[in-house]
Amino acid sequence: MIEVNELTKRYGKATAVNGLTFTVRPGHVTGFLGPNGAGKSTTLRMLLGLTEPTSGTATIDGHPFRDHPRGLRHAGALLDAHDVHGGRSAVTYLSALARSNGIPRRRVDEVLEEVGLAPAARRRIGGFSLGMKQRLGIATALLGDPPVLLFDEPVNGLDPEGVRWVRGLFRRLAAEGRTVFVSSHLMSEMQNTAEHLIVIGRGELIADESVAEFAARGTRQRVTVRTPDPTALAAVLEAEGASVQPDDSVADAEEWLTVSGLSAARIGELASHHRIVLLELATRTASLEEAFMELTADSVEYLAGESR
Ligand SMILES: Nc1ncnc2c1ncn2[C@@H]1O[C@H](COP(=O)(O)OP(=O)(O)OP(=O)(O)O)[C@@H](O)[C@H]1O
Repeated sequence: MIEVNELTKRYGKATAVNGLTFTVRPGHVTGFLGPNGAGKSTTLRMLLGLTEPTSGTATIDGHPFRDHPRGLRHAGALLDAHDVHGGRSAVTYLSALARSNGIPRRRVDEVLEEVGLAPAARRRIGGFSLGMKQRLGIATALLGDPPVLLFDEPVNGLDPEGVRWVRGLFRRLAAEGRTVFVSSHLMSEMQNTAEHLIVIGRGELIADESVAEFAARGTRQRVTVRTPDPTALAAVLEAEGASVQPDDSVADAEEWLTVSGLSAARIGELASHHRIVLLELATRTASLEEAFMELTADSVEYLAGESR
């Protein structure tokens, strides 16, 4: 189990993590979500004792990670896949880690097999692709067969087959009763893997709930409508209390509107009454990704096109 209590990290005047409190339980995958710069990596680094908190505590199975002798047997982590000395082979690198953590040598071959790197075991890590480095990072995390696993953006650089493999691996590790905590800045990466979500923005907790609860936020329905006269239609719909936005997610954007607060049937009736031609009309439910973007919109560090 992972417990974070009133955890804060400041760098000078900048606050990376601000009074975070949450618990990650064993037995299912927990997603750690937030836009770029939200404070995910800083939180994971504090959990692993690599960054000193300004205040608050972060513990693994009741103790700060540093207090666990032979750390890799208590918690395994993938942080920055590039952070490995490139001159050694995967076998040499993992064997040294196994020795210093009191882990039997046979685990090295087992984890290399598990992550699909057995054929590349004796090649220099420096020549590995990003995807292979991610696999090596995952092998490192698994080496000590630990009850707690932390992964920071693990699917970066993996091809679609690799992404599918890693999702299955996380679910299996969780089903074995381990605590599995996985960070991502994309909801779509988590929705088929995680059962629980911790969402942060600008270092603060935004949501701590099951994926099912999170999904319920996104069930608000909208209607998309295409018309040659969007200005007239928008005026009619707004007069009926609807909220109307141009839909700039499509190619011929000037003809499209996104409407909330009125049903498709009512929009059709109003258009007919006012003799406005409709070319298309459809109801759609917001995706989890949209619900996530809405939830974190206020905490996105740099918006595209925004002047700084
Ligand atoms: N060593 C540091 N010195 C100064 N500021 C830092 C340091 N490390 C992180 N920060 C700042 O703290 C904030 C949180 O960064 P962090 O890397 O934890 O976010 P993140 O959620 O992991 O983002 P990303 O998905 O982009 O990796 C950012 O504004 C970042 O610039």
